[in-house]
Amino acid sequence: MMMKMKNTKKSFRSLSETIHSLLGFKNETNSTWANTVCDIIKSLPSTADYDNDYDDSAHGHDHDHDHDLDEVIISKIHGELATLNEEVCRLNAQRRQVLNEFLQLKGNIRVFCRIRPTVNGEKFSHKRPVVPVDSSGILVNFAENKRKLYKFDMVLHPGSTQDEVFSEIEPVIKSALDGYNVCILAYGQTGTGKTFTMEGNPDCPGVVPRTIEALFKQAADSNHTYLFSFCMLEIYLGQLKDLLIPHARKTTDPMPPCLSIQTDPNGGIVIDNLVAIQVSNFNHAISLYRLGSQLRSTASTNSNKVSSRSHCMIRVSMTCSDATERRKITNKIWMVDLGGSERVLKTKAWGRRFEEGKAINLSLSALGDVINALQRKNSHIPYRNSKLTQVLKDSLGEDSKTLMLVHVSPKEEDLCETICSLNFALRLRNIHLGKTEPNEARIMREEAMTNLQHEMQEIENNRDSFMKEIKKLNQKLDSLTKPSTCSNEKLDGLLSSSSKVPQDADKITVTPQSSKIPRFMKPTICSTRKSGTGNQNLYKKDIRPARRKQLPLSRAESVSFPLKNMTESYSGSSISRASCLVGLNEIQSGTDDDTDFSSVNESEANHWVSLHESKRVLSNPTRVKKSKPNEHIKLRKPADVKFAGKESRFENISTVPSTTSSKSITGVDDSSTECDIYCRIMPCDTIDDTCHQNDYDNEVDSTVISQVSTQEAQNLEACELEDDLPAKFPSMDKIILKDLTKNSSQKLENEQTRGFSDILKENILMMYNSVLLGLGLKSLGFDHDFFQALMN
Ligand SMILES: Nc1ncnc2c1ncn2[C@@H]1O[C@H](COP(=O)(O)OP(=O)(O)OP(=O)(O)O)[C@@H](O)[C@H]1O
Repeated sequence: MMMKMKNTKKSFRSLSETIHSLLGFKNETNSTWANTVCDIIKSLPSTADYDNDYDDSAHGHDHDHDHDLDEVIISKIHGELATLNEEVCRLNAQRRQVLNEFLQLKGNIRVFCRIRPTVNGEKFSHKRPVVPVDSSGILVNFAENKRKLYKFDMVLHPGSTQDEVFSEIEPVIKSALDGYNVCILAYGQTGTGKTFTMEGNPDCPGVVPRTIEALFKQAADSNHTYLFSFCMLEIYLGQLKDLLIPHARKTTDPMPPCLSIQTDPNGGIVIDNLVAIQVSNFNHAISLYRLGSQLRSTASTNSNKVSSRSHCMIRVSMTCSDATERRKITNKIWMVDLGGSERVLKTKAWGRRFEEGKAINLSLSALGDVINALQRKNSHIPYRNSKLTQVLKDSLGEDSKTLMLVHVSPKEEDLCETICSLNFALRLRNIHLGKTEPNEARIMREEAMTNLQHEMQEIENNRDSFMKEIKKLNQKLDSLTKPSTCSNEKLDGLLSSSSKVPQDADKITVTPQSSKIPRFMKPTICSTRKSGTGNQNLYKKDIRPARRKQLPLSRAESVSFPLKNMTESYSGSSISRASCLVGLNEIQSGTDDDTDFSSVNESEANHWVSLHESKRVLSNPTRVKKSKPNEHIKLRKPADVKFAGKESRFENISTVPSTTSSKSITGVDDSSTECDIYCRIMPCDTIDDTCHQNDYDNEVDSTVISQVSTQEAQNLEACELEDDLPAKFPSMDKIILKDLTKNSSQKLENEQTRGFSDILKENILMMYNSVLLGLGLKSLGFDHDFFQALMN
């Protein structure tokens, strides 16, 4: 029986291994072959049955057999996974092709029209100026018996929901994940609902939050790894402004770096100095979006209480290096809430409002020219006519998808602007699938589109079932490998329990492995006190807390140098005031990496913005990590970092192994950087006022410590403090008080035997010594660490 089992096991193993090895040739073969191999693997005896048979017969005989059997099963699962993954990749490529065909039929530049509903008790005349006739037509009543039909890719009637709007946008988001650049623009007269469409409100989220959510969801559902980064800017009066950096409010505030548009060698657009923060989940991205939205330039106008006075541009970039079928490794999706087109005469704007309106109108006109030239396939596209078109240059062209959502007002008094907007939209659309398209051709196109949609659905269903199978197999694989992990954990637990962890381990920020470094590199008592990295166990009783002001619990995360001339792309690890905002919630909530940022309310955010502004802290505050006592940390020379001409003082700069970087709040897993630099940053203002004083204080501390660290320390341990002394000398150190206690008790003994002059002399001498001690002159003898280090 045992022999039979062994033979079965052997053949089972060899069969599985042979098939697995054959999978190596799969690249040269077609999918039918892969399916056949997959089927053979599936038809192998069930591992569960085999387990049972084997358990019954061999239980208690040979433990090695268990191990061998596991290996066989694992190898079989690996084989299946490889085949399934190949299949998913093939289906992804197929889906991408079909989607692209579908979008090309629909049009790479599509124009939708959304009619705003009546809001806030607006009154209308009986006759409606704009009436949607069907899903793609809109009828405009100019006057009695004078009307015109406008045709678009889609007309969203006043009752349309945000869901309906987004369902039309979703295919384009899939395209973005396939590697195409995408641009979604909201255009229209002021007050027609552009911001409502793009941003929405908590009850009806708009295109931006839905798109971000869909991107993360679809990326998670795919079998690839995506890296997302988020940035937000506005074009105000023709200038680019980073919305993730608070604007300078006072003249003393540092000016944010100037943003400039550059073209990379591949023709891609790069915005120098733009803060791009890598985001690991929806909440993270949405918290940045909210913060950026608060910094938008808005004002109250005749037409809209909260009118956007700029073009607000949100960009999500995605990088996926493990999907060969993608169009580009890194691509982006722009979501633009354009400033409202307005007739300056009607809005009666003057001064700044007038300038803003003029700048908006000029850039909108330039955008219209560019899209029109693209549609006509002109040889010259006038991108350079405005900053808006320069920024969008690589997202509006041939190889990208553009969606323009034109908004119109339902009010009769706005008819003039409505006609202007509709004509603008028509100009963009006409050339592409203009009025001239014959009916038959349109019907054929629509049929082809429906077929492609069905095909895509089928492919997606197949892919989903493969993905489910992959998930199941991965779970199975986990369960097979888990026992060994558990035993490792147990072992780790045993090992760690054997090395005694100090009780106050959580107070130790950094524990250098001093035994492994040369003596001259060892920190002196003074320096360890300053950096707070000293062995606090040793001096815990004797050292009072540093008199330094309570520093903000902030650590600059993933600081990359130099700060100047940093480029926007992949600057997830850049330090900026904006990045302060990223982590601020963490401090507040004290939660872990995937903090729910949605919980940040406006006042909190404002508070933090103002807090950081007032302190000029250029850091990315995160929840301060409690270092493990055995964490290996190299000490680095403290560095000063300059930002916009102001110095920030970094102290306690240390490096931690790069593994920790993957858990950073920004979701940055920058494998190219060796390690993250964790710094505690002194606010500039605080440095000016208090820093030198604090340094002096610490000098005094350390001299006292170095004095008492030898024999006196023992004496002091034994010496009892007088109860009232701390009360009498609250500003004095415990150690000095101990010293005084000791001296005063001796004095009491001797006072009766000595004369007045002796006591006076002794007191003067003591005061003199105290001054020397206070100035730090007395204790720096040759046995001081500093000289020892020099001599070594
Ligand atoms: N589809 C809609 N459903 C409900 N309310 C809407 C809709 N569209 C717009 N509104 C409301 O109309 C008002 C003006 O909208 P919004 O501020 O979005 O206009 P806008 O085009 O962005 O204006 P501006 O160009 O001046 O910034 C807001 O109060 C908004 O809530």
